[in-house]
Amino acid sequence: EKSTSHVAVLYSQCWHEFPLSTAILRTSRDGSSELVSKVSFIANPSQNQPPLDRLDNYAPWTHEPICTGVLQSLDSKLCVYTNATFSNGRGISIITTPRIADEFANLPIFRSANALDGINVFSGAWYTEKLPGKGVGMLARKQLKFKDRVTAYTPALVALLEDELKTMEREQLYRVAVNQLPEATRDAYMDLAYVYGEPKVRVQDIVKANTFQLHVGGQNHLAVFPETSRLNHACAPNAQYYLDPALLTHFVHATRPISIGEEITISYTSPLELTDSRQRHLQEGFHFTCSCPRCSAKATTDATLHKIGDLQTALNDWSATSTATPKLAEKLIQLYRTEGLDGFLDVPYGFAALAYNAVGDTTRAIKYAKLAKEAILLKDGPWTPNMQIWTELLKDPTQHWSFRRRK
Ligand SMILES: C[S@@+](CC[C@H](N)C(=O)[O-])C[C@H]1O[C@@H](n2cnc3c(N)ncnc32)[C@H](O)[C@@H]1O
Repeated sequence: EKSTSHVAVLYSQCWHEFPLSTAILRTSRDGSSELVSKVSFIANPSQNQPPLDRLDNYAPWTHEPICTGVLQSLDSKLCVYTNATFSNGRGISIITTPRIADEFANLPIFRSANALDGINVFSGAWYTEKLPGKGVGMLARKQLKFKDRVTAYTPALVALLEDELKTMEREQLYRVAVNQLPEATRDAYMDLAYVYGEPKVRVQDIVKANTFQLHVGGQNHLAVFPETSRLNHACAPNAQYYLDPALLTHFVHATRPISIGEEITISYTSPLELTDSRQRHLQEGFHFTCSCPRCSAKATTDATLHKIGDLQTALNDWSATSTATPKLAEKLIQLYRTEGLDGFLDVPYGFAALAYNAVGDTTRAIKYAKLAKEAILLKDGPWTPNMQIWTELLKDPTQHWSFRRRK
């Protein structure tokens, strides 16, 4: 699941508690001057430690880690790990357990200067602009074609997903993390969109509106990528994204041609869900009502989704009475295309590869397996296990389980 709306757990627990007694925070209109540096519930980490050179002491972190007490649900404390010099001074702050922090620290991106080549640099593909009813959006600065890179950025803030801290405690911890970032990155973070509008919880509110999930050290982490955050949602998006957990990088590529000045969009929720369900997720996760063409034409969209579902069920039938044919698979591809689901074609391409191989047409099976791989690369990245089945089929289609299965 790639939905960006998985932070609900943070808020369902304690959003309305507002245990303000645990924290006295100054508030201001823009939120940035609320940042606090000393946090009451966090033990003073300097106690009993000799005043040694910080850089050497905490490498690769440039700040002394600041920690909570032990959280029962994690059987560990949570600490803020900041590297302010990361990626030419972009900086990064990670809130996680000491064990997982070691895993982060061992990633090549913290050890070798060229591991992030081509990342965190402007691609020349986009600019941002305020759009009616959508806040800021990202638009194409030049004509883009299928597979063109739009963005590739590392996060400013990464935070282990937990539901044990009280809202204001978490806010304090997150604020330490954001405050320790270099000024430009901190400003870019604090300038991002938010959902609730309560300044006292602004840092988490920004997470709520802008988060993606990153799986590191066996745990889900929330990650906020300031530039990438300007991509608005569409149910027939023209771009697709994936996260690379080794590079901690969020990649976005065009999935069909995009004209100069056209808005670049991704999908915040599965575009294969029925319209009411998509709307509910967008409302719960991001507090907006989608008015994209697919949402506006609910009846037609849902009818097409039912057709897609029926075709996929038929193509998944490998019994002796199966009615699946390559023609059905071609029809499925066509439906995805006309529905604007160009970034999700890996599924129908995959069905087509199997359907052709099942009737012994290895030429077309190979063609569609290659297309499926290319689509998966844009959607799930190079490390995905989903790639494996097409790699296997491509090795020798005649040895694949699907070969002549329906002849
Ligand atoms: C990740 S941010 C996207 C950038 C944001 N528009 C901004 O101004 O920074 C998510 C927020 O953008 C807005 N948004 C995104 N897609 C939208 C859409 N299709 N229609 C209306 N608002 C949208 C919602 O307020 C949502 O909470």
